[in-house]
This record gives sequence, structure tokens and C-alpha cells, in this order.
Amino acid sequence: MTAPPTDRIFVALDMTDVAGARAMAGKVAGMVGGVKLGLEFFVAQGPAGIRAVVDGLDLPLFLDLKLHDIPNTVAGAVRSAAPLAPSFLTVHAAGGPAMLRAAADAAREEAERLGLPRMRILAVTVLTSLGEEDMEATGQQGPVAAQVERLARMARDAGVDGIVCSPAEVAALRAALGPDFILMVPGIRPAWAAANDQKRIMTPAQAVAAGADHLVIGRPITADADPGAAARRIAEELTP
Ligand SMILES: O=C(O)c1cc(=O)[nH]c(=O)n1[C@@H]1O[C@H](COP(=O)(O)O)[C@@H](O)[C@H]1O
Repeated sequence: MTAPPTDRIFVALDMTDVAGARAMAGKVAGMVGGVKLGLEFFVAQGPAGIRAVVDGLDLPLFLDLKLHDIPNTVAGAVRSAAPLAPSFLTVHAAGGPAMLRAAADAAREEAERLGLPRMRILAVTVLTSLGEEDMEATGQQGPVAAQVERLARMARDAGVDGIVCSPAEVAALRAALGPDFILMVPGIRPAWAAANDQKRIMTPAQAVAAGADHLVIGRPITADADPGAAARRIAEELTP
């Protein structure tokens, strides 16, 4: 049985205050499959803030810290994040195979040690805010799709559970990497929402049809006058 469409949606709570994040989570609960808390919130509120938002919410947590450092430091950060029991935690694929392996090993070992469900490590490939014109500036070998696939294969071979990529790369990656590698996909814009700073975008239905497992959606829901209605509308658009 396929998951209901709401289960696919992780709403990005990109804000700095606990009350605001909790209120937003409350408005969309039942219409989304989980919440994503990332750097903006974590730098402002830390682990205690994360707990304050998710405690009692009964929704999976995607902790988007985009860790990128030497393997030993990243492994330590993964262990430090484990007590928050995230379902997903991000690292940057550009950290390289040893860093990715260290993150995957630390995630498995620490969850086991604490008796918690496994947290899945996701490697961020090429940010969805980057376009072809940014590849040379950042010293990466384009085109974007080729660089994303290179990083994705490296991440899979290093033992991580999945990647974060733009919708534009999903179909090729699904074909190349098989059905079990998790594709977490931001850069999602319903036809009725503004693109903002995202460059490589698709609608929710297009991204799922291409093979996305989960959709990360922020402003189309959180900046809407009625976030609950916006989330419901997206879930409806995903209903076959
Ligand atoms: O790791 C991510 O979640 C991520 C990776 C990426 O390449 N692009 C990207 O937009 N994101 C995140 O996805 C969310 C997208 O938010 P909206 O653009 O408001 O829908 C933000 O929280 C970003 O941090």
C-alpha cells in the first residue's frame, strides 16, 4: 500500500522562535508527514528549542543541520544530535566519503547505544538555490545534474541512507540508484506559489511522479495566510 500523500510532506519551519514554530506545526498537523527544523531555528534555540517544538507533537523530525566538517567532528555532532531522535539528519555530500561514512556509522552506533530508532543520514548534493551558472564559481564540475549524480553515488557507496536533491534530478537518480535510496526533495513549488530564491523547482505532483520519496516545503505553506489550507491543497494535489 502506498503512503497517504500527507506522509510525504515535511514542512520547513524556518523561523527563530519556539512559540511560532510550535504554532505553525499545530496549524499543519494532520496535513503533513513531519516537520523540518534547520539552521535558522537551531542556531537561535538549540537542542532545547527543538525539544520544545516536537515534544508531544507526534510527528517525525527532520533535523536539517547540513553538517560539513572533518569526519571526527561530524561524527561527534551526529552523536550529539542523536538524543533528539530525529528521523532524518543532513550532512553535506561535499564533505567527502570519509566524512559521510563517519556520519553513517555514528548515527547507527549512537541510536543503538541509546536504544532509539535509527536516524537516517541524508547527504545534501547541490543546493536547489544553485544553477548552472554557479557551478564554475563554486569550483564544481557541471552540469548540475552530473555533479548531483556524482555526489549521490559517492554518498550511497559511503553508506548513507539517502540524499537531498532538486526535483529536476529525481527521475535520473531514481533510475540510477534504485527504489530504496531515499530522495528527500526541496525546491517544491505548487503552480500557485512564488519561486522565491529557488532555481530548480517542480510542482509537488511532478516531483512525486518523478520518484521523490519526501517533499520539503516551506514558504508555500508557512507564508500562506492559511498554512493549514495550503498544506491540505498540496496533499490534495498529490492524491491520485
Ligand atoms: O536540505 C534542505 O532541506 C534543503 C536543501 C536544498 O538544496 N535546498 C533547500 O531549499 N533546502 C531546504 O528546504 C527548505 C525549502 O524551503 P522553501 O523554499 O521555503 O520551500 C528550506 O528549509 C531549505 O533549507
